[in-house]
Amino acid sequence: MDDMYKKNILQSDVLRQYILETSVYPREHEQLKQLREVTLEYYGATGQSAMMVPAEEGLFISMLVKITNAKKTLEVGVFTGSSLLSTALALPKDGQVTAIDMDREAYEKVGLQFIREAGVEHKINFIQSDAMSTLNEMLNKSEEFDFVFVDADKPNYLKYHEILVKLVKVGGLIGYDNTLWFGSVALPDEEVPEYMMENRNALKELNSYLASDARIEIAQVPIGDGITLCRRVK
Ligand SMILES: C[S@@+](CC[C@H](N)C(=O)[O-])C[C@H]1O[C@@H](n2cnc3c(N)ncnc32)[C@H](O)[C@@H]1O
Repeated sequence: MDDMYKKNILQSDVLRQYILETSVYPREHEQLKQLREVTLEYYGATGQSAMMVPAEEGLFISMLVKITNAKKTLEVGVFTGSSLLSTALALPKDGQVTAIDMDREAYEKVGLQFIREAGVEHKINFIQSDAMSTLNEMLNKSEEFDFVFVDADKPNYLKYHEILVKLVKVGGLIGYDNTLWFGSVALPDEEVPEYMMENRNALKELNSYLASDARIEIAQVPIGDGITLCRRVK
């Protein structure tokens, strides 16, 4: 894999390995582990497997869902379903996660079997569509969510935010994934490879905007590739 796409902003690979082996792998749900391994088998060669949230972030998402007592959650960007299964496992029996992805193939080919084995398929409402149109429909229907996780097309995050900040309830959380874009947000332009520039610039713009948005409180959490938590306050 291209070194620039390592989802580890810790400066030491040894330290990350320590975290994984000590605190993450022993606590990772069996089906999540399998989903991650099969995703690597199917999508490792093309580098697409790097799209799934890393194991430590999966546990973090589960923890967020539980400590916020979330019952109704939304996910934008599913791929094979790593973050989705982390969410579904953490939801209460009568909880529901609505998941949006324009492509269902990776989810059906890899994720669904493990989601079924884990016994949480009934908690998932998968909508295959372009995110913007579905989010706008949800806004028209005045839907409300306790927790939202966004991990899709980075150049649209800012537009999604304008909708999501209205869809999440006051006191609810939105998590934007990859807000450090492999560390490139902090690099001078001339050190950022051209192929990373569009997403990196979009995320820099998002980060500045979120820091100035009075409707939310924020916490930039440097786990995985960075997740920015936004708690709606008004
Ligand atoms: C980074 S992957 C999601 C990874 C996933 N969260 C996981 O843990 O494995 C991004 C996903 O967003 C989807 N996506 C990209 N643009 C989209 C759009 N405009 N509308 C809906 N889905 C989109 C892609 O099809 C892809 O599956």
